[in-house]
Amino acid sequence: MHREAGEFRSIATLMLQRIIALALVCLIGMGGLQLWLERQQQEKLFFQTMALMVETSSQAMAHAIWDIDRDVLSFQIRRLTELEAVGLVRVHIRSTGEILTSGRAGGTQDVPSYQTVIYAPHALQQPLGTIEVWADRTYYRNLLWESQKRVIPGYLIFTVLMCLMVAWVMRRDLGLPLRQIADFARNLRPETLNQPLEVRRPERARADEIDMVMQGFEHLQQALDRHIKDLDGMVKERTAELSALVDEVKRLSRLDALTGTFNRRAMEQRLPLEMERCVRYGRPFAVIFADIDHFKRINDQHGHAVGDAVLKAVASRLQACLRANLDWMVRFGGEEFVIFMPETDLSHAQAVAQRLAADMRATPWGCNGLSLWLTCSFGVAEYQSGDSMESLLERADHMLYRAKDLGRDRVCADATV
Ligand SMILES: Nc1nc2c(ncn2[C@@H]2O[C@H](COP(=O)(O)OP(=O)(O)OP(=O)(O)O)[C@@H](O)[C@H]2O)c(=O)[nH]1
Repeated sequence: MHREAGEFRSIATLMLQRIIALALVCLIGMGGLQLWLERQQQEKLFFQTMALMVETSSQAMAHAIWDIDRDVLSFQIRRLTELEAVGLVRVHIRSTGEILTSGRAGGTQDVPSYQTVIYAPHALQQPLGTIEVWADRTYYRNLLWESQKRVIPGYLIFTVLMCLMVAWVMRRDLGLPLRQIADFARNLRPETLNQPLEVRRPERARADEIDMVMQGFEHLQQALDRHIKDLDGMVKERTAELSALVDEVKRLSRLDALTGTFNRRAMEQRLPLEMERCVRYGRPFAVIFADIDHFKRINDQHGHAVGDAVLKAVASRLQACLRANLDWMVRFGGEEFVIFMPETDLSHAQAVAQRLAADMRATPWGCNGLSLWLTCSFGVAEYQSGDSMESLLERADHMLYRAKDLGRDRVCADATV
C-alpha cells in the first residue's frame, strides 16, 4: 500500500519500539518470577528462624507449665513478643484449658505462623499444651520489600541498557544503511543508472541482506541500462525502417500502379519546378502528348488483360526511347502518356515524336501470345514565355487532338512558337 511521505517512520524505530515492548513484557515476566522465588526463599528462611526461636522458648515454657509457675511462663511469652520479628504469641495449656495471648495488634492474616506442641520436660511423650507464634506484619513486609528492592533495580537497569544498546546497533547496522539505500532509490533516474549504490556501514566478515539488496540494485541497474540501450537500438532500427517505408510510400504515391511511370500527382509536383528552371536558365522545354490509336478496339477484341499488357509494353518502349536522367514521362490517363523533355526545342521534340511514331508502327507487339499492330498519335508543344502548366499542356493536347482528327498515326506540333 502506498503511503504519503508524512506517514514515514523508520523501520529501525519501529523495530526498536517493538523490542522495547517485548523487553518490558520480559521484564515483567522475569522480574515477577524472580520476586516470587525471592519471596519463597525469604519465607522459608523466616520460617526456620521462627521455628528455632519457638523451639528454644518452648523448653523453658515446658518447665514453667510443669512447675505451674505462671510468672515464668508469662515472662517467657513476653520475651518472645519483645522480639522484632514476632507479632503475636498464643499458648494453650492443656491441663487447664487456659489460653495465654501476648503481642502487638496487627492481625494474624497473611503473615506466616509457626505452631508446635509443648512436651513435659522429662517425659517427652506427654504433651502439656501448644504454642503458636505469628510474625510481626510490619517486620515481615519490610523484610520482603528489602529483598525485592535488590531484584527490581537490577532488572530495570539491565532492560534500559539492553534497549539503549539495541537502539544504537539498529541505527548503525540497519537504520542508516536502509536510509542510504532508500535515498539512492528515490533519486534514481534513467540518466544516472550507471551511478553505483554506495552505502557507508561497518566492515563485515560476511555478506548480509543489505549486501544482497545492493547486489540486486546493481543487477537491476545493469539490466535496465541494457534494456534502455536495446530499446534505443530498436527505436533507431524501427525509425530507419519507418523512414524507408515512408520514402517507398512517397515514391509509390508518385507512380502509376499499372505502368510504373510517373502519375499526374508527380507531374503536378515536378512540372512547375522544371518550368521554373527552364525560365531561370533561358533553356528550351518541350512536351509530347502520346495516345494509342483505337485502343478501345484492343480492349473490346482481346479483353482488358491484353489492354493492360499493351499499356505496360507501350509505356516501357516509350521510356526506353527517352534520354535517361533527363526526359521523364507521365501516364496522363487511360491510354494517354505525356513526355517532358528539358533542354529540347520544338523541332527536336517533333523529331523525337516522329521517331517514336515510326518505332510504334514498325514492329508488331507481342502480348499474351498475340501479335498486335499498333500506332500512336503525338501532339508536341514547346514552353513559351508566360506559359502556365495548364496552358503548356493544353497546347500539346490540342496538337494531339489535331493528329487524331487528321487520321491518327502522326505527329502534330504547335507552330505558334
Ligand atoms: N485495359 C485497359 N483499358 C483502359 C485503361 N484505361 C483506359 N482504358 C480504355 O481505353 C479506351 C480508350 O478509348 P477511347 O477514349 O475511345 O480512345 P481510343 O479507342 O484509343 O480511340 P482514339 O484515341 O480516338 O484513337 C477505353 O475503352 C478505356 O476503357 C486501362 O488502364 N486498362
